[in-house]
Amino acid sequence: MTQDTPSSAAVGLADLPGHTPMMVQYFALKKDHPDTLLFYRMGDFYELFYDDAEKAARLLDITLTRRGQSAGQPVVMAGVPFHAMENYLARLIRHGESVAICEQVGEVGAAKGPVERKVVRVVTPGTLTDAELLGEKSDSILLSVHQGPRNQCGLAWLSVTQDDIHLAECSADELDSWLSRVAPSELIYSADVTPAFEQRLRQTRASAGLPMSQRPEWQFDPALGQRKLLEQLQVASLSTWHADGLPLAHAASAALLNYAEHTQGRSLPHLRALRVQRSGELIELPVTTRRNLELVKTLRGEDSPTVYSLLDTCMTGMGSRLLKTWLLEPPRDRSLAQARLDAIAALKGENGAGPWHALRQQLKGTSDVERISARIALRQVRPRELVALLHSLQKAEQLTLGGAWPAGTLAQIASELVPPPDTAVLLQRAILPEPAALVRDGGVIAEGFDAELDELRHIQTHADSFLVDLEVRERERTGIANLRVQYNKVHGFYIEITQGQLDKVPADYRRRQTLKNAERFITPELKAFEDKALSAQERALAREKWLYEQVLDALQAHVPTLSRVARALATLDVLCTLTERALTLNWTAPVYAKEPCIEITRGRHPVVEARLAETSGGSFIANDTQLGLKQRLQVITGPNMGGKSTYMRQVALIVLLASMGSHVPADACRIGPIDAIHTRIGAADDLANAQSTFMLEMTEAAQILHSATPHSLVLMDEIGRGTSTFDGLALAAGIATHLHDKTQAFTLFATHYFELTEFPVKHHQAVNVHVSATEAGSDIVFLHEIQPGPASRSYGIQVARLAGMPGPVLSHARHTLQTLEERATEAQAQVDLFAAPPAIEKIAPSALESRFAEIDPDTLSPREALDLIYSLKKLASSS
Ligand SMILES: Nc1ncnc2c1ncn2[C@@H]1O[C@H](COP(=O)(O)OP(=O)(O)OP(=O)(O)O)[C@@H](O)[C@H]1O
Repeated sequence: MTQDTPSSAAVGLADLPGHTPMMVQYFALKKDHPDTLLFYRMGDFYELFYDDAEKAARLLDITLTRRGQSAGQPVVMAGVPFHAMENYLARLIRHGESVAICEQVGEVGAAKGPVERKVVRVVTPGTLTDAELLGEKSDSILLSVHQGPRNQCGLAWLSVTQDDIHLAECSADELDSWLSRVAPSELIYSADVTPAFEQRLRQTRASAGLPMSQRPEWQFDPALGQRKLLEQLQVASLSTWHADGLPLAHAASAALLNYAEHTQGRSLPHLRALRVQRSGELIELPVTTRRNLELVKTLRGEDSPTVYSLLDTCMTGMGSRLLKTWLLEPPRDRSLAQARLDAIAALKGENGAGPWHALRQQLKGTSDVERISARIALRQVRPRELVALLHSLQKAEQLTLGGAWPAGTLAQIASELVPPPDTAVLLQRAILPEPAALVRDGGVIAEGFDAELDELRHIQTHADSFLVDLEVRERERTGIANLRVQYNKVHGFYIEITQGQLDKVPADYRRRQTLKNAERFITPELKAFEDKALSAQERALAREKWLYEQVLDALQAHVPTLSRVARALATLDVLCTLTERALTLNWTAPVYAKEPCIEITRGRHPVVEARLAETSGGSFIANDTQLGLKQRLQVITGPNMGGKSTYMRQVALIVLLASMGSHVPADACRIGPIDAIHTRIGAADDLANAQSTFMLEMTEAAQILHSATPHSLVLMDEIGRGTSTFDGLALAAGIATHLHDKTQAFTLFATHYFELTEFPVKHHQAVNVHVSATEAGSDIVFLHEIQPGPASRSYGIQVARLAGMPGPVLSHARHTLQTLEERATEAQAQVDLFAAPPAIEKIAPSALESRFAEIDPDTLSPREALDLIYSLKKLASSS
């Protein structure tokens, strides 16, 4: 949804005189939803009109028609059948569109003019609740951004299917990193942000393709936001969550809640918790890092193989979503990660014999309690979801019986796994074990729950025996052996008599319909029965709807407890999954150290290792890593294909997995405090943002140099290769020096510039390592082992040979290489790549600058100040 979408109302059609009453009603509804496609319910169809119809026809490939006239113009329309709406909605949402669903709410024919209609819900990419529209493993997140003074911003976000609102404040410079972390599905901002701010929002890399829309500026009000939060959470102060004193985030929440309520057409009573996120709490994982480490998407944009796809063997969708959050939001504070590790140890038990496996079996088939609870609160829940909830609550109860839980995370989970009292009993009593899909079809409420409904159903079920009985009696009375009592939807009940028997028809028979070979009749008795049966059916349906609402009312009070059960189930699922992964993949528990260090014994890259195992491509060669106060930077050299990138990524992944509280693919691992993982790997043009490969490389490197600290891990892969050799080498040397001397981050610096192997000579916290390879004849064999010291040579030509380069090209290259190497040796009048640059030349101050320096403004009288301005002006014009 974008602001610039032309809307039906906007093109002035609405203002034309002489619209039909129905189109007048349509335009009145459309006026409140100018930037949203309006699905206008007409019988069994949702119709779209004018521009909406044209857009929908284009996006959905449905037929555009022109029917009748309104205001002297043909009515352009396109429609979708109501029973297939979900499918069309999903496609529109995927295109970033929003849809307002307008239903018939009045009685047909109750008043003159069109039946009353109302927009009951607006479906937008960031506020999805339907299981059909949401992926099982991902959330739809709505983010509101408020531009504050002094380059500061307020952020507030939520998922309508979860129970918490998140708040944060940051500087505008940090927006990119926040956007990539929150990963919203839709973003709203105030109509009065500055053009520069709007441009910044639209150009951050994390916002590519993100639907964004403006909301009225009055909605971004801090006082309003605070009031709305207090009302929403039903508390007197936000201090419980340390969320007072965040006016910018409050302003963002005001618009956030307003918009979320607007889309659902009701308040969101299940939002009961607040979480304030502060920049320093999480380990920073910039967009580039997520991409380069292939955390949730491969470099090609696929879902697997990634770190997440390897980790996610969760039994529930809730677990999968939570696992993703753990992976992408590792905390800096180690206590949470340690608590998770302790829980994993308890679940694992001696030699893997702990309760993890049994628990996973029990968790299997658990429904999405988190989403069902939210849909109960929003009164959108379907009957079958309630049955699924019932089964899950019964499972949850059994889980707690599983035995003595040790103190800590598992004990906490056990205490939260207690379903709300009587909910299961209510659901069991109220809902049929296999209810109809929708309440409007009936067949949802269980037998014995409500006496009146049972009575109405009784009338219907006994209709059959009554009809058989009537048929027998009437045959006897009339002597017509082939007399039949029947029913159809149009004419209701009737007695059918064939042509030849019509003379036997009694006087109390009234004709209903004449057919070619028969006549259909009704009798007073049959008519009385018909009234009773048909009204019983209608009344039963109405009664079921009413009872269903009563059940939802009763469930409302239990929504917070249900959300807590959902969280506990999800946490247990993730912990059991991490245990399973640790055992299956042979991972080890990391140890957290106080001092800065990254010490890994026999580390592996989890995804490459799994792929090698799958493809029988040989075994993965484990490697050690030692980084600490004395050794902060590794210059990594070695042949292409040698394993440099794999090694660097594996170190980053082990650090990340350890930080989230998972076991790691290594024999042993000690990790000190970490605040960020930065990566500069690979070369891909960012054509969307008009950046060349080299520009992108430098931009990313500059960002790293600005933001990395001594507690950051930095991966630099072949920096400088995007330009000429000298430029590239000079820049690489400059960057390495800065990282070593100034930033002092833990750095893995892979390079093909042999000159950089000189770096550790003058930089004592740097070391050379190389990936090993040997030659077998004219072939190269990669050993993939990280060894101390620089690589002896580069093997580029051998790798090209492996790649199938034609022989003449190879021999040409060999010859050229020899010449180049000879020349290079002759020109050894060495440039010191790492020498400090000469001090920037000091330029003598100008006369004007000297005069300025002499002025002490506090001692000047107004008269002297005026004289001074004149003399300065004179001096400026003479110089
Ligand atoms: N430790 C290892 N054990 C087994 N195989 C490995 C190992 N490291 C890398 N490989 C294999 O070698 C391939 C190339 O590795 P990688 O991309 O890391 O090389 P590189 O040195 O970075 O190459 P280039 O300099 O061309 O980017 C990997 O796809 C993987 O299959």
